[in-house]
Amino acid sequence: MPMDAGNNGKQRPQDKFDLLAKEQGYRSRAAFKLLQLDTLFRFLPTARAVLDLCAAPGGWVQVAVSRAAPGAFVVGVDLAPIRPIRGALSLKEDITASARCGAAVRRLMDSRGVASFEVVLHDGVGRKKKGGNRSVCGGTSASAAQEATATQSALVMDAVRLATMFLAPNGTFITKFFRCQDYKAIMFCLKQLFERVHLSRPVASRSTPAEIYVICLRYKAPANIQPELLDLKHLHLLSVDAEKSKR
Ligand SMILES: C[S@@+](CC[C@H](N)C(=O)[O-])C[C@H]1O[C@@H](n2cnc3c(N)ncnc32)[C@H](O)[C@@H]1O
Repeated sequence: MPMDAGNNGKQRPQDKFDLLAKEQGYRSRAAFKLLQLDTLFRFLPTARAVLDLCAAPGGWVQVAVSRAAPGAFVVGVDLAPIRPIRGALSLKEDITASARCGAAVRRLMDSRGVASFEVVLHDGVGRKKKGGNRSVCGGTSASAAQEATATQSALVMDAVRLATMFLAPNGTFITKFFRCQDYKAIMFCLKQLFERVHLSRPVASRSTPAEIYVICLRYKAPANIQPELLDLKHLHLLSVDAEKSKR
């Protein structure tokens, strides 16, 4: 069976989506996840501007260019350089440095006269720290798994922070997520910011790790967002309080 390098650099067997991606010219099998999500929720066809956070090698950017409104402004951001894709722009930035990354995105928007994005996508996988345990994709021990999910949750919150900076009212935010101890806290945050929040697991998702996608529809665009709402520590407390008050 042919093998591919996974996110943690380990060889993993190729499956039908790897082969389909090669056949159809997509840079990653992940492209099929976005195609499936968009087929279910139809957020791309009306989008005039799409921001893809953690976009390399660019499979989701390719899908965004092909499915969004003709001539849409599509921007991919990643720590790694993204080879040019016709119809899209890219930025080499770290989304955890939200002020710097946000300023770079804003400069690009200003240069094209774009005020906001109708869709913000996030398919990031937290990278392991130097000398640390393995990433979320390869963690085996309990402490490795805990460290990996903490990194992943923090990355999701960085993506949410950037989404709140740029999303248009009624916009859509999609993020990858791994079920973990932060699940309720992050869902609490998303439910405050969006009218509808759905979970989906595209068939192109691998079974390990147990990834899931959160589809957040109709951004409420609040005029002020309390910093606590974007802070995981506070979110844990807020979500516990909200559950207590429901009882
Ligand atoms: C699963 S890949 C994304 C695949 C992409 N959706 C596609 O279709 O090709 C995850 C990406 O997250 C990126 N990433 C992880 N941490 C990041 C960070 N702090 N800032 C920007 N990109 C990051 C990695 O470099 C990697 O390219």
